[in-house]
Amino acid sequence: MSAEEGRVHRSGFACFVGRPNAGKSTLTNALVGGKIAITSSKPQTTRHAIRGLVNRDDAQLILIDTPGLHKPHTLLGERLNALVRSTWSEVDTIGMCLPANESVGEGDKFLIKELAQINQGRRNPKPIFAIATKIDLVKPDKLRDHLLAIQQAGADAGLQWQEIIPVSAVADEQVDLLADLLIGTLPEGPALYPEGQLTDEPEETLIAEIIREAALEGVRDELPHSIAVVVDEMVARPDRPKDKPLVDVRVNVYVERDSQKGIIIGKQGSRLRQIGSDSRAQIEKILGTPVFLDLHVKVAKDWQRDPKQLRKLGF
Ligand SMILES: Nc1nc2c(ncn2[C@@H]2O[C@H](COP(=O)(O)OP(=O)(O)OP(=O)(O)O)[C@@H](O)[C@H]2O)c(=O)[nH]1
Repeated sequence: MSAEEGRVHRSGFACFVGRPNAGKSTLTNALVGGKIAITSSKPQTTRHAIRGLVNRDDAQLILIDTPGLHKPHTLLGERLNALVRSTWSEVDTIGMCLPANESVGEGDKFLIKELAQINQGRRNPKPIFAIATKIDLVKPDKLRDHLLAIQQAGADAGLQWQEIIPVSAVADEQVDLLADLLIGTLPEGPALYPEGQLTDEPEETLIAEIIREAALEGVRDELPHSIAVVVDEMVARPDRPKDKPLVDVRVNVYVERDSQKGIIIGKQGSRLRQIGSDSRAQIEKILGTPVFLDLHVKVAKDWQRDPKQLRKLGF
């Protein structure tokens, strides 16, 4: 047997947690090399949005979103919602991001306590890494204090960190090492996604796909192939302050019949609003700015059978 054949392949899910601005998105992007995974086809194993895939010869690491943790009022609320808990229970490994240029605060400690509970009474504890992010921003002695504080906060909460690892996504320090460590905790198994799902597609295609997916949520049986989504235009709103940009994204959602229009729009527009709010966060991640999403539902009669329409809709 060759060395190649004898090598183990690992695959599995990871999520990053941490307070807002802890550097989770930047780290995700650094790990996946700036490429975006199409989120439309979710494997049955997870109900959560895929943020990125790390594809290597020996492994596939799937980074998923942790809904709810972005909002401090959720994080610091009486209890984390069920969705966050179920995310944690589904992933194979967790990384908590603690920015090196800020001290370990009450919010972090609260989160560490919550994380500690995951492993209480578990025979095989889930690996939970502490990731000291943004280390390019601090001097070595400050970093040392930060790492000690992380260690202490873990000990206080009864959480045994798998490792404490300092990284900088911006300076590309130890990002590969982090990938190795995360991957080392994954179970053996084949890639769960075809590599082709990592994409360099134009942003418009990704955005259209995200909205199409959100529009199909819950009505897939009624409207299996009848929805086409076209991004009409994306323009930066003029006269915005430099530090508060806003991009207007105008999108047409095409259905084949009037009756389908009603399904998409929902009672008093409720479904359409839901589609907007479900997809906006992902679109903002792709574009890197806040967006105003302007969704219009239109009927393109029997578009699937009309070559002219199909061309217009990008098929
Ligand atoms: N210098 C430096 N800045 C970083 C690094 N990682 C992230 N940042 C900056 O820190 C800020 C927050 O980073 P994000 O990756 O958006 O943080 P996040 O945890 O995803 O934030 P939320 O989406 O609010 O939860 C951004 O301005 C980043 O540019 C790093 O390694 N070094």
